[in-house]
Amino acid sequence: MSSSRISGLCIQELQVEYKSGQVALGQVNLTLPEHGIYTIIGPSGSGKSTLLRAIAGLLPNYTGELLFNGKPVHDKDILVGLVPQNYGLLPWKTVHGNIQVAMKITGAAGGDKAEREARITHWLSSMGIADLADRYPLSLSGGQQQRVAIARAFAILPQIMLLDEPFSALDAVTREALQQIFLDNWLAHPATALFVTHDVDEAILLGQRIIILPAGKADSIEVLDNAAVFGMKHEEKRGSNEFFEQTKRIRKVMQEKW
Ligand SMILES: Nc1ncnc2c1ncn2[C@@H]1O[C@H](COP(=O)(O)OP(=O)(O)OP(=O)(O)O)[C@@H](O)[C@H]1O
Repeated sequence: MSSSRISGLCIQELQVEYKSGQVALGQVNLTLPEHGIYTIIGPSGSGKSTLLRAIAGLLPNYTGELLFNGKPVHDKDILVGLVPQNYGLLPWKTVHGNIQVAMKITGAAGGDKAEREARITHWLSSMGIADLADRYPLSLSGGQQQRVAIARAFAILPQIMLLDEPFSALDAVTREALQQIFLDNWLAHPATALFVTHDVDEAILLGQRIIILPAGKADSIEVLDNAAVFGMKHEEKRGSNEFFEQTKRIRKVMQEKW
């Protein structure tokens, strides 16, 4: 089948070399069906953030093709929600204002002010931060800013969602609570989500497939099917035999390729 007819996100022969001559991504070929969560792990410097930046349209130079349902990913009809590592919130705007700006820029909710306000209220509530609407980002904790960044990404109702280690700064209990909240929200709006994490457990708890980037740019990428764990109740995943087996598989790949 020609790549232009494959549904979902199709990454073909993607290669990124920064101006410094630094090869950030060897050659990436991935076909990711629409409405899935794909977790990405890899050693530091393996190109995880670079992959998200290329899809988000933040890299001027790359070679290869990025298609979503047959159209170039950077087509103006395709909305991409990004949760960057530093949350990317505008410090001079309130929480409400940050989400409002993102919706205006992307044209989400059209020009309908009532619809926009309803959506902002909905996504702030769903992330458990309705009471923070009038606060400024710098007055919030790291965990609260992460929730705002995720609410903002959902509020534009993107087809593609890119999350770069969104829970990295959190303690274990808050992290687990946010993983559950993220999954619930994703079920309400199942975008095609790429979720970078350093945490092997998190990759298994959240991903339908787990993409493992190698340390060497010439080595191949491993993609593990994780449907068995993904289909379980969230609270039952960690204690399951499938979770344990998946951990072993990932450790093996890490020993071979990291
Ligand atoms: N703006 C840049 N200019 C030059 N080289 C860069 C730039 N950004 C990243 N790199 C290099 O590209 C490679 C991949 O970086 P990237 O940030 O994508 O890795 P990563 O897997 O996300 O790492 P980490 O887990 O540490 O966040 C690294 O060798 C990095 O030094």
